[in-house]
Amino acid sequence: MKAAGNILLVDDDEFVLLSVKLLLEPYFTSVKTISNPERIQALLDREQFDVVVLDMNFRQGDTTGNQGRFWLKKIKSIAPETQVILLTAYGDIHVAVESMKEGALDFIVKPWQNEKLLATVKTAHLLSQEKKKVKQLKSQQRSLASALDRHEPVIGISESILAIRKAIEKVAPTEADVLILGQNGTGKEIIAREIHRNSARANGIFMTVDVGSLSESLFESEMFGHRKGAFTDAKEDRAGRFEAAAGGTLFLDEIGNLSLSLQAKLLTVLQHKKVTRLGTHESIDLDVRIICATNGNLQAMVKEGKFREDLYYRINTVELTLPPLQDRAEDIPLLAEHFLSRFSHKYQKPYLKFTDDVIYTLQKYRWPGNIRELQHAVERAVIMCEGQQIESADFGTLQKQMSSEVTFEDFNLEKLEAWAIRKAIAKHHGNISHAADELGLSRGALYRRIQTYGI
Ligand SMILES: Nc1ncnc2c1ncn2[C@@H]1O[C@H](COP(=O)(O)OP(=O)(O)OP(=O)(O)O)[C@@H](O)[C@H]1O
Repeated sequence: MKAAGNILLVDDDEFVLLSVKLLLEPYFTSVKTISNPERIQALLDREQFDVVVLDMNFRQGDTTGNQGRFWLKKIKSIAPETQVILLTAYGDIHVAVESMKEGALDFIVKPWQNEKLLATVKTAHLLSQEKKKVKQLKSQQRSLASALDRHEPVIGISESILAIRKAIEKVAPTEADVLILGQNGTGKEIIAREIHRNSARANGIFMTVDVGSLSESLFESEMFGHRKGAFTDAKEDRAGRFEAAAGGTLFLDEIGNLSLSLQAKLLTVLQHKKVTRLGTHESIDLDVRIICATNGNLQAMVKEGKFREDLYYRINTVELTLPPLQDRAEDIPLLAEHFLSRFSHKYQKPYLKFTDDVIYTLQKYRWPGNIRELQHAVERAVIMCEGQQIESADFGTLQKQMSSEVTFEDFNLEKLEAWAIRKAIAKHHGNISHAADELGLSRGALYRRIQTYGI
């Protein structure tokens, strides 16, 4: 069967053209010939060739090979993926060898042996197909990366967010590894994405791995990849995350949950900038930017011997800390409006607005789940709300907590007591005896207070 391939033969000798054409035609779907190299440009502009077999000397008596080199450069500049094989006279071999440095794949000495010429063209054709496939995969990867990249703006006007934005501007264009610290839901991932988007790797993939949730046994195969048969379940060769994110950014979330032995493995990879798939000995160069995040206190963990100091210093070239939402209450109105606009659109209630007191109530609440909790609260309110406006009551049970929430400026003793009772009951999962013990009260005294405060 003929291979789908477009081959071009360029030689001023019609006899050469005819014999090579007859040799190749049974194997390739298209073999074209031209005797005048001046037509190369027009042809390459019109169609793609997998392989060009190019004579080195066109003018009678010219044996310098310079013409061949000239046309080789031309072809490579118009169509870099096209493979060029040079047809050369015996005396030009040194010129042909030089030409390979300029991009020719191989050369064939005239008079040629048919099998050798055929084998060389077949190899060149395969190579060209592979290059085309790689090019196609790369462009697929680029479009996948942009399709997967949910561009969410970083909302906020608080000083801390402005400072983070400034830091992103400085750090994004560099290759520096970044460590992002902050409680759950403070926006660590959104900040990591923003760094990626503003970096030279923006066209590459942004890949998140929750390393904290990977078991010891899974970590290596997931991160480093494996060869078929490396372990029982390895049914086929597989690239690890480090390889899959090549050209892009790898976001390692929950790095503080990594066991000490996995920390050591990660450190080795980061230090040597190489990974080796399980079951192989070949190491692959790392081409990813690493951004790590954790809600833990890594410095304290280092002191306690729970996190390797060398790894800590390896990943924190630049350290960004996201404050809890309650410390940037001035961002709450903007964030709430942002989520309202998103969810009112999603649930087809575009007319929805907050009543004035809602924002005030939202700003008073403590938001232990930070921005993620605020986002869910607004989504729930949009779903539950029946009128044209979202009121505090639409926040359901949350509203009760919001209005009784203690802020740092709030030293009202009754509120503090009610708050402590709620906390103690929650801590002991509703067990009143244990909560009473913790509070230093009798069960009866606790029940009376529960009634008084309507808990
Ligand atoms: N500044 C911000 N502007 C707009 N949306 C934000 C902002 N920060 C966070 N969010 C949104 O809040 C949610 C939680 O953010 P994100 O997942 O980045 O937090 P995280 O700190 O990585 O959380 P976790 O530690 O639980 O993984 C996301 O839906 C994100 O889009």
